[in-house]
Formats: sequence, structure tokens, C-alpha cells
Amino acid sequence: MRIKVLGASGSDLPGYHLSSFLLNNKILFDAGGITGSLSFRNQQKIEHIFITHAHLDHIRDIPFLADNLIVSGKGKSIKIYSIKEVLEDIKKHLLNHRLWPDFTVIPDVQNSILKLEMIQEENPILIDGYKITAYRMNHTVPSVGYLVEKDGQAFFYTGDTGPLKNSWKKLLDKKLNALIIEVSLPDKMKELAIKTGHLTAELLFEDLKFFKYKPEKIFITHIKPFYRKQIEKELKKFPDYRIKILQGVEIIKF
Ligand SMILES: Nc1ncnc2c1ncn2[C@@H]1O[C@@H]2COP(=O)(O)O[C@H]2[C@H]1O
Repeated sequence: MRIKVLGASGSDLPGYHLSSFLLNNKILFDAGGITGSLSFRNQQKIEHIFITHAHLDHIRDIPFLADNLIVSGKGKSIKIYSIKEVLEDIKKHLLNHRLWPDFTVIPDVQNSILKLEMIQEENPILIDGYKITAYRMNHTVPSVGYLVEKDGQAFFYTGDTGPLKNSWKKLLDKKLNALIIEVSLPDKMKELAIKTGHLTAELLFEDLKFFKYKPEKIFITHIKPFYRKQIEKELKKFPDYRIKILQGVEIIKF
């Protein structure tokens, strides 16, 4: 599979972009950093957006993408998928005609630029041959990660999560070609990580012990850039895993 990483940073700073992962040009996971990373031509190719949770750093560019599409007259509908609580937060707090126009009813309900599609946890949906399943994560707000499977290949994207230990549920038995997982903070900030629903390197590897199969590749995302060097050092303590720290806008294949 091929993913264009549009953003993989845990903080917004010059040269960094917030979480957004584009699969096969059409299916986006999280929408923190679309419009500053992707050409307008390629923004028009997005058809589906899966949101892990409604924190701003994962949804911020939905409004700007919708605006680009409608004002350019290139408008077509984009479907935004997540669990009920996440979609409710987006509708109530973001696309509410106050913070931003509600593009789920503009230009009208039938032809709206954005369509909200509720999905159920652990109930897969099929898009272009990709089977996509949401699993509950451990964050401070309702949050899911997504398992994506096609032609015997599989990856899992966590969004934000604290430790899950053995509640990774059915994922513990999966053979993953790639795990895109967050490590936001260094080990010395373990307490804050747990309080705010995040991982450190040590917490990540404690959780990985519960997996039946080692993921073939582990891509680390959502690092808070102030701690990047420290986290890089801490991840080196686990040489048994093939780990790549995501840099920003790049293509990953597995
Ligand atoms: N109690 C806290 N102390 C310090 N930072 C916090 C606290 N709660 C939330 N945050 C920060 O707010 C951010 C919200 O988005 P994140 O979960 O990515 O990361 C969170 C932390 O960086």
C-alpha cells in the first residue's frame, strides 16, 4: 500500500504539518494538515475522510478544504466518516454556522460539499476494495483508530492514544504490514502522557508485547517537536522492531 503523509506532527510549528494520511489519493485519515500540504489539484481528488477524533489538530483543515472546493466551483461531495460522538462534535462545534459555515447543508442538503457518515466501531465498511474498521482508542475524548485491509495487506492507524494494554481487542491477532502509531512525549513525561491520552516510547513497547505478531514496520507519528531528539533516542532502545519516525510530507510504502 502507498500512503502520502501530509502531516505527522503533534504540534503546529513552521515546517511541520498536523496529522493527515492520504491513501491512494482518495481516502484521507485525519484532516489536520491538508490544505497547506497538498496541491489544489490533488485536494480535488479526495473523496473520503476518516476522522479519529474531534481534537482540532485532527480536523482543522476540513473547513478550509470545503471552502477551496466550493469557491473554486470544483465542488463535489466529500464523505466524512467517524463514530457518532466525533461527528456530533464536528457538527456542533466546528461546522455550526458560527465558527465556520455548515458545509453539510451548503449549497443545499442534497448537494452539500460535505456529508457526515456515521460508522460503528468494529463494523467494517468497504471503499474501493479497502476494508476499513474503527477500533476504540484511549484518549481524553471519544477516539478511534482505523484498521485498513486489502488483498492480504493490512495497516492500522491509531490517531491519538494512551496505553491500551490488552484491550487492543481483535487487533492483537492481526498480521500488520504497518502500524502507524503515535509517540507524543518522552519517557520522562510519562505521567502527562497518560493523563492526556498519549504514548511515550516505553509505553508503546509495553503495549506491543500484547501483540501476537510484530508489525512488519512501525511508523511513529504525532511527536511533539520539542522532544523529537529525546524520543528518537528512546525508540532506539527497541532494535527488534523496524521503526521509522515520520518526518512530515513524504510517501510511505509497505
Ligand atoms: N493537563 C495538561 N497539561 C499540559 N498539556 C496538556 C494538558 N491537557 C492537554 N494538554 C495539551 O493539549 C493538547 C491537545 O491535543 P493533544 O492531545 O495532541 O495534546 C495535548 C497536550 O499537548
